[in-house]
Amino acid sequence: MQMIKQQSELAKLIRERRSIKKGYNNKMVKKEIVTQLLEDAIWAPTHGMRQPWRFIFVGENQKREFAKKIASTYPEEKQENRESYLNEPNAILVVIMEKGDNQKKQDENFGATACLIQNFQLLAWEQGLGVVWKTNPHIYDPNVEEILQVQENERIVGFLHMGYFDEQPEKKERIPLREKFTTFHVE
Ligand SMILES: Cc1cc2nc3c(=O)[nH]c(=O)nc-3n(C[C@H](O)[C@H](O)[C@H](O)COP(=O)(O)O)c2cc1C
Repeated sequence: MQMIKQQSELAKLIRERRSIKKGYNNKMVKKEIVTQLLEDAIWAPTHGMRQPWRFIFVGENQKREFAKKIASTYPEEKQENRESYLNEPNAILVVIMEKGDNQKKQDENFGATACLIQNFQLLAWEQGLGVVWKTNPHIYDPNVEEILQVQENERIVGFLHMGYFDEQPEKKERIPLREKFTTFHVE
């Protein structure tokens, strides 16, 4: 049987990447770094070469205004909390996808965009940039779609909160593969 001899750099990167949800430091997440990472991330698989994604970058200088606008779509008693939450990361990347006009295309487009996001997360981790894929209720809110000029045939797949960090979170163990893996047997 052919076995993988040693853990590759890629396998190590996949295992060691963590979602960075808090503890961002003040180092600026530059647009140029994000676009450089995306130049590689867009080599994700994409059915029909549809490449259904597009991005809106919210940098340190736009963040406060952005947070205020998105928070304003929440009921008044939640707005302050949501505004400060959206100000925690140093930058945010809004990932938008084309929906596709049937279920198959919708699934493929979401799948391709998810592959792209994982590429991005891994590449960012390699550079010491923390990312977390956020799917808070606001990404489904028509008012947020309007603010961000998301078109009828598009949806927001996530807000990627980004920032540099000093401490890594603990890893969360995965369910052992043997509990998830079977071999098909013909009776
Ligand atoms: C589709 C998707 C949506 C997610 N949404 C959120 C979210 O809204 N809030 C959050 O804190 N983490 C979110 N995460 C990150 C997960 O919580 C995280 O990946 C998980 O806890 C495992 O941690 P790790 O990424 O550090 O291995 C999301 C991850 C995925 C794949």
